[in-house]
Amino acid sequence: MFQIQKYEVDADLQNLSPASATERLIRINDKLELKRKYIAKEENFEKKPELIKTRESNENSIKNKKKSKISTNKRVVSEFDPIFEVNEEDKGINSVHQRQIEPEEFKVLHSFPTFDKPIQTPQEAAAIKLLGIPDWLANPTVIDPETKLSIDDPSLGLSIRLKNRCKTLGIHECFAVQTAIIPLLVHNRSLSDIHKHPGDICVSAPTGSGKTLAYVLPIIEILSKRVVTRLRALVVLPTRDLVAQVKETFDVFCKGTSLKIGVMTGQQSFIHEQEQIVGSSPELFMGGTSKVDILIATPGRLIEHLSLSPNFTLQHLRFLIIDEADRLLNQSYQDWLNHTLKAIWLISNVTDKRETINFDSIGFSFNNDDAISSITMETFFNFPKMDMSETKISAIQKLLFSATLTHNPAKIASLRLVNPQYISIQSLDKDEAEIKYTLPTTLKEFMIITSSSMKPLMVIYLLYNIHISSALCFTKSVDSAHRLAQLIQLFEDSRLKESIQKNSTIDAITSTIPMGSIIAAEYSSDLSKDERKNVLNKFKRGDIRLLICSDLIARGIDLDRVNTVINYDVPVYMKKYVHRVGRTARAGRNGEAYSLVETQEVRYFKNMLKRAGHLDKVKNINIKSNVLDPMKDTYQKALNTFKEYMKNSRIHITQNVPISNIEIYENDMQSDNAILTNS
Ligand SMILES: Nc1ncnc2c1ncn2[C@@H]1O[C@H](COP(=O)(O)OP(=O)(O)OP(=O)(O)O)[C@@H](O)[C@H]1O
Repeated sequence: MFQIQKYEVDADLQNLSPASATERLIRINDKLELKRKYIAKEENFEKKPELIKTRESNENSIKNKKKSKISTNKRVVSEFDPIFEVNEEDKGINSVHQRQIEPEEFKVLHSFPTFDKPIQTPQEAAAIKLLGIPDWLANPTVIDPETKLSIDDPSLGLSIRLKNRCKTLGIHECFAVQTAIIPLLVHNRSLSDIHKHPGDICVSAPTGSGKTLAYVLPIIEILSKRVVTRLRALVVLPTRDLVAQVKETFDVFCKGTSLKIGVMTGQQSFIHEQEQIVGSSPELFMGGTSKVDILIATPGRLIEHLSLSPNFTLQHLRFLIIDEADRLLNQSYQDWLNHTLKAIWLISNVTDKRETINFDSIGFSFNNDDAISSITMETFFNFPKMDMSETKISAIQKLLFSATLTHNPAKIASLRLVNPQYISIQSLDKDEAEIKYTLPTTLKEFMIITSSSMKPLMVIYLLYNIHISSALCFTKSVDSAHRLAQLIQLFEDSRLKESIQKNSTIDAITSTIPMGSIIAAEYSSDLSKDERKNVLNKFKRGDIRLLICSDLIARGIDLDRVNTVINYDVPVYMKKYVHRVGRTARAGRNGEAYSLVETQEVRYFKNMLKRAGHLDKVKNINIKSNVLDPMKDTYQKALNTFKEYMKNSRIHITQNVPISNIEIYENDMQSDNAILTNS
């Protein structure tokens, strides 16, 4: 045991107020702590105790030198480690006093240890993996994807009207995610019960498993009992296309009710949207106004209306649905989540804003409620505490949906969920790694290892040879989608010409496709809204077989015709892979996905699949060069025409496009050209 030297208090410290003195002492202590660390470090590595001695400490240390049995190391540290405590009863400067401390309390820096590579048991690995993930998220309620329930099953709690509507629209059974979510929402909610929070729900279910109806049906069921139109359900989605798709679903299932649905996407003018959602009254209403019961919005536009539309309010909201949740949480979209939660929080905490009246003389304070408020009764008449006086939690139920729900604790925390539960639709017999991403069981996946120059011909081969009637082909960029669409269409034109000349060598291989049809079209953000709609309609009708797109429609879009997905450029992230291939094999239908993996990408791609426990699901297929031979002449002609086209448009390009982009065009033309030499 040894004693810390008392700190000499300087004169003006004595004149300070207790608060300032305390503050100052804390600062001094902090400085000394820093010094102590520095000294300990010096001592440890260089053994230079003298360097750090002040006059006072030096004297003291000399005095104590003989008495103390402690090592030099510890002594040096101790001299600079005065720990002050402030006496709560007497907050004056006198309260600073000495404290006895054990030498063991001192921490000195040790030299860096050498580590053996740790060998982790599977349990340890699992525990580390779960680090920071809340319990409810680590332990989901797991529902088997094969679970189904008749739409008439009373446990769902759907009304006869809604059941009939479902049957009219061809829905006779509920899919797994619907059997889990519909009863949970319908039975737990009543419109009149505004104070009981039913608990938030996070749902992870594979692509195409019917997540949209899992929230659309119960919301319609609950809200159709409302008397007055108020904004009670808000659905947030990342893109306009998805908003339009979900609006369409609400529209068809709401038929026969008086529920009104609105959208906010920025596709219409701000004033027009305001008029549609809140009306155009210049008067401000306490309760806001709403012309819709259900609002479907993109995050950016929602925030604009929250801050700029006078009568737009979330105070009557009962459901906040965040669809494609991980995408919405990944991108800030003008910090939409914070703004929205703030808007909700303000409503739920109005009770906190009551004025507080203090009666210091009698030692009471209470809120300025009416005379018989619970707080008054508790304070003055010793009534037991009533739940009325407690701060109310907002009764808004948050519902999160995704095929690839995030487990990032920080992102989950940002949602401020209340009593959340996590429902996951996944096969029960899979191990931990595998359940990371559940893909539709009806999906068959393949990879074709090839060179970059062979990829266009591979797509043509797949298109003509495996009877693709309706495929989505994903490229890494809009430019790439544009070029590929042109090249494939030029191939089709050449094939047509050759066929007319009657000496075609490729007829046998391409005979499955009628002559002169539009084979491929581009679908990208370069097209106008009308052009995109037009292309999509043609694709839906079957007039276009191959839709070549960037990731614009990789998520959420439900095109029931898609029987094949081609990853022309493989995705770098597993989530992206899951969403892309999930455009096929939807709602229990069969589907195939082909990934064209360039030789240098194989290792990364396989590792990505392996980490997700998915490698054995993707079969490697080998397309021999001689299979492609009959197509090569026609392809070469298409390629020549394409190069001509590029040359002609070069003047246009050089006027409008930065040099770097032209280089990319040229490089790609070279690699397209290399196909013949390679093969
Ligand atoms: N019970 C059902 N019976 C028949 N078809 C259904 C049923 N539920 C949903 N569907 C259909 O399944 C398709 C996919 O549904 P939905 O778009 O909701 O999937 P999702 O899970 O949201 O997929 P993604 O994660 O890709 O967005 C839709 O065409 C939908 O009409």
